[in-house]
Amino acid sequence: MSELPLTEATILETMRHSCIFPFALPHSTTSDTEIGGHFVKNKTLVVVIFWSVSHDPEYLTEPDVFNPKRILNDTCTKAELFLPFGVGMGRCPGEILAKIAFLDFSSVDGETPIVDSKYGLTLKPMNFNVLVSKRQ
Ligand code: HEM
Repeated sequence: MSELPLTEATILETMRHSCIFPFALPHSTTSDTEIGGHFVKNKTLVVVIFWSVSHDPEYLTEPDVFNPKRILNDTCTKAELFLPFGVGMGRCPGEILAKIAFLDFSSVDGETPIVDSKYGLTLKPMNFNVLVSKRQ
């Protein structure tokens, strides 16, 4: 077994590469508002496309390349492009629980995890082996 301890930051970066939910649950505005300089009427359906936000070539160099150090190297400014748990009042209430999950994941010697996904309502990982152990 090769040692590949996944810190919270690398777990988050892995999700940035292949977010589980490519888009948020549908939300609605509760008043006339402005988003990114665009006027949005009250009671408008709003859906954030996480995949697009986290793969924007305008802000990220080689957005499709798996680079676990991307966020770590850049004083977290790119973390704003990374919204696996959603954003605002409707964001995931399980975020803290998910981040403190009591499991460690390690790669298997000689195997490279496949970081592509099958597309659907959620992004499903391709089949590959991974070692899971209880966190010490
Ligand atoms: C890696 C783990 C997880 C990821 C990536 C994740 C991601 C998300 C995302 C993207 C949403 C939609 C947010 C939005 O529409 O803006 C969501 C909603 C939600 N998540 Fe999670 N989640 C995770 C784990 C969990 C866990 C562990 C729980 C509960 C223990 C949980 C409970 C919920 C609930 C109840 C909602 C619906 C919230 C609402 O609509 O008010 N999630 N999650």
